[in-house]
Amino acid sequence: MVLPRQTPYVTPHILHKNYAQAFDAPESGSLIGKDLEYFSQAGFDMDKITLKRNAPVAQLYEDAIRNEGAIISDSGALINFSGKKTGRSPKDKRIVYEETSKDDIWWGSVNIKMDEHTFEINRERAIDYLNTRDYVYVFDGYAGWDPRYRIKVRVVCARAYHALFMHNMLIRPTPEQLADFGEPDFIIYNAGQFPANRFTKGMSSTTSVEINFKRMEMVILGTEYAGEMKKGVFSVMHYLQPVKFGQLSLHSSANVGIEKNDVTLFFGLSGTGKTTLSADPRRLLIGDDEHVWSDTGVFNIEGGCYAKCINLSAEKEPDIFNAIRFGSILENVVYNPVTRVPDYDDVGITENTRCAYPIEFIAGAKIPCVVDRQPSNIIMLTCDAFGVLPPVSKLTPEQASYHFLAGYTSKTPGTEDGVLEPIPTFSTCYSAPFIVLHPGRYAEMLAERMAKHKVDCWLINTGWTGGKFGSGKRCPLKYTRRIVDAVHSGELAKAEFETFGTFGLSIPTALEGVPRELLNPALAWADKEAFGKEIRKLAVMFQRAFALYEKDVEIKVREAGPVV
Ligand SMILES: Nc1ncnc2c1ncn2[C@@H]1O[C@H](COP(=O)(O)OP(=O)(O)OP(=O)(O)O)[C@@H](O)[C@H]1O
Ligand SMILES: O=C([O-])CC(=O)C(=O)O
Ligand SMILES: [Ca+2]
Ligand SMILES: [Mn+2]
Repeated sequence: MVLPRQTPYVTPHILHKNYAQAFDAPESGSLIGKDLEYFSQAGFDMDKITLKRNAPVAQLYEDAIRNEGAIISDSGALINFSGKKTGRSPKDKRIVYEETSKDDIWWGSVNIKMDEHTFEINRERAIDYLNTRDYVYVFDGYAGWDPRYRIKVRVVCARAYHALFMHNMLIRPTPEQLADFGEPDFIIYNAGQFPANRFTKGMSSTTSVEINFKRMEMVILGTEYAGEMKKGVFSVMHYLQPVKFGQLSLHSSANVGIEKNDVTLFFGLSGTGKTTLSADPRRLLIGDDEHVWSDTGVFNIEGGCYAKCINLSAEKEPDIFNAIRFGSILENVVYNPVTRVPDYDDVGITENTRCAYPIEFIAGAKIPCVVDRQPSNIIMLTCDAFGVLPPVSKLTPEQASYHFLAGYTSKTPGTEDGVLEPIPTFSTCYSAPFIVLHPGRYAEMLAERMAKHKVDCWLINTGWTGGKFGSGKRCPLKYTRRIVDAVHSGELAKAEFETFGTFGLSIPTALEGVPRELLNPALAWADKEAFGKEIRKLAVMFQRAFALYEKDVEIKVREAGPVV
């Protein structure tokens, strides 16, 4: 019996059947010709699986709800869960050791070697798993808004949630671009629901995240955390941009002033404030996490944002709050089952709750996300859990190089597996987990560009003040925003400065709207002795961390660090 599509009165059973028909309607973007051939060649069993390529958002919602237990929030976002892993797994990340890239890669604890054969085994395992699914999702899109330096990325995955995530995070092609997409430059096979085999050579667990620069492929096994895909794309760009295009990739957000058209880059490791501070009503957002500083300006690598949701409120972060609507993905956020209202204060699943949305969901987005203008300001964000670094200081070019290489911050809980309280870390170039080349190569390009374009550089501590983690408190967002505004208005550049000891930083003596004692941590701490002890402790940590780069830098950069 064929039921009419819209029967007004149906029993639940018939309704269900009707639903199934709707879900199985002909897919948009089905594959033909060359693209289909590609999948057969890659080992996909085209008789068994149905590929859904660049499926509409509504269809991905339907599939995620029907098959993956997703639900819709009161504002229309899709609430999904990533399972056991709710943050990245840097210890399980591998880079394939092969002749085309081996001399460029900075091998070590970040880029751990995997041999080509093991990669093939894991790749096959991922494809075999995908072949057991009824539906396999494909998303074809771009990374990089500048057409000269962009790459074509293909994501192949088993969860509608992952396909929608990458739909939001990559640059979405127009129907015409999709029609003649051609061969992708980089492919991600995400079989995250299926574990890696722990007995495969070099595996440290059932999770494996691996990149092969010769094949230009990434394989994911044993983790469903969507951020792995996003940072896989970044790792590839962190390799290709400097090596193939001669451009500088950065773990940074970027925005541009509405009035003065001035561009700012915000560098910072996870949780330091790139997304929060780049969403600014007086400025257009270029992007919140991954950029390239090119010969002609700045462009975003991504087509979306991935904001932290912990303690999110409409009052403090209105732009982000309002971006959470139909099409956005809320990840691992606890919700009220009756009202479907997300509870952003609940850390029951993880601290690292996130929302992924297309960048156009931010009211003031600069689209296309590219500016043909050089940056005026660089803001290096750090979240100092010792509470000894000043909330703002102006850096000399040497200090800028020093702090970029040192990359000090505190890892905040959640974004990486197993981090439960802030821990000090030196994450070189503010992007150690995704760094591919020797840090000196990025640092050199940065120093060159900063000098050439006379960029001002600021170190902003969004972390603790008045005491360390536990006794002090995190710098109130309103003060950090006031400081960022003062950078942009030019007010800070004209301020009177004093030298902040041990670190030799120039700090403003006053800034309207920010308490005087907050500007200078030596004043903010009630216990002066404890302050002295903590600042020396941190300085020694800097010195130890920087020893790694000492021989690669000029003396004046080495001397720009703290003196104990
Ligand atoms: N003074 C402050 N400045 C910036 N952020 C603050 C401040 N105080 C608290 N926060 C909170 O810290 C978090 C900053 O996270 P944000 O998403 O901006 O990090 P990010 O640098 O974009 O990291 P990632 O690379 O992981 O996306 C937010 O949850 C924000 O609300
Ligand atoms: O990669 C992630 O999961 C989120 C992020 O932006 C980062 O950690 O820098
Ligand atoms: Ca972010
Ligand atoms: Mn990031």
